[in-house]
This record gives sequence, structure tokens and C-alpha cells, in this order.
Amino acid sequence: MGWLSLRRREPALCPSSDQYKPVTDWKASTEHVEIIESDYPKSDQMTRGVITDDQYPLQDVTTSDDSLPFIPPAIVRSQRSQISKQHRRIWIVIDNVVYDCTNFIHDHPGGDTVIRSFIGEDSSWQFWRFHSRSLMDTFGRPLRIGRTMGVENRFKEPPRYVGGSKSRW
Ligand code: HEM
Repeated sequence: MGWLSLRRREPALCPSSDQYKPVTDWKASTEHVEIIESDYPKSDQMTRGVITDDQYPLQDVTTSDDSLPFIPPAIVRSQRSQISKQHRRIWIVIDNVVYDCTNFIHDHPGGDTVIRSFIGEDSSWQFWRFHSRSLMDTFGRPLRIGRTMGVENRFKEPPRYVGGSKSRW
């Protein structure tokens, strides 16, 4: 992995004319190489999308969001395409925190369909339309399994108009 840049060679002396002649060919050189840990699940996880309970356990409610273990976005998203119900984890993302609703979904007062429609996706703004912070602390916090980055919301949040000006809340 790295940046590949096209760098122009230094002008070469042309023996016939004793003048510098611009060289027009371009040489590719690797300017910066860095090894980063792959964001992608290992190939067997990628094809099967199978996550076991003990791989990403529920986290203690006293753990701060910042200290939660990082779950690569590709692993979070892979739950969406996991068709085997037996292996599918019902993970949703709210404000870059991953919640495992696999067991909770059956008790969700808003029904299971809404949560199911966000498996492996961000549902932040939709969540905050129906739940308060204290509700999140009581019912959501115990479902946290990790934090992530770059998992997107499929829907653009419609603007809210408060007192004549646009507001998110
Ligand atoms: C961490 C995940 C979630 C938790 C812990 C959770 C928890 C709850 C709780 C406790 C209620 C009852 C609220 C009350 O009685 O005032 C509720 C209602 C509801 N939830 Fe969730 N929820 C979650 C995710 C979602 C998501 C992703 C949606 C999708 C938008 C959603 C939509 C709703 C709806 C529509 C209701 C019914 C609201 C009403 O009847 O006024 N929830 N949820």
C-alpha cells in the first residue's frame, strides 16, 4: 500500500546540441510506503461473515465509548450480507458505536423490523428521533460491543426546521 507518483526525470544533456533537452518520458516511483493493518476481514470471514459471540462480547457499561475495542467497518457491514440467520449478528451503529441487538431485538418496543432494516449500518439520526439520551443509557449502553468508523447511513437526514432556521435536532 502506498502512494505512487509520477516524477519527471532531471533534464538530460543532449550531446548533439550541447543544450539541455527536456526528457518527456515519466518514471513511476514509490514515494511513500506504509504498512497498515487491513480493514478487511480475513477471507473466510469475508465469504461467510460468521462472527462468534466471544469474538465481540458485550462490553461493561462502565467502559467509555472511546475505550471500546475497534471493530473494522468491513466486519460491521458484513453482517448485512450474512444470510444464515443462525450466524447473523444483529449489529447496528449509532454515533460510531456498535450495538449488538441480537437478543434485544425480540424485546424492542418499537418492533424488530426497524432494527433489522439497519443491520450492519449506521442508524444514528433515525435512532435519535425516537429515543432520549437517558433511554440510550439505560437500554442501549449494555448492548455496546465496540466502536467503529466509516459505516454510513443509507438515508440522508431530512433537515429539521426550528424557528425558521435549519437545525439538526
Ligand atoms: C440500541 C438500539 C435500540 C435500543 C436500545 C432501543 C430501545 C427502545 C426503547 C426502550 C423503546 C421504548 C421507548 C419508550 O417507551 O418511550 C424504543 C421504542 C422505539 N424504537 Fe428503539 N431502540 C433501539 C434501536 C432503534 C432503531 C435503530 C430504531 C429505528 C429508527 C428504533 C425505533 C423505535 C421506535 C419507532 C420506537 C417506538 C417509539 C414510540 O412508540 O413512540 N429503535 N426503542
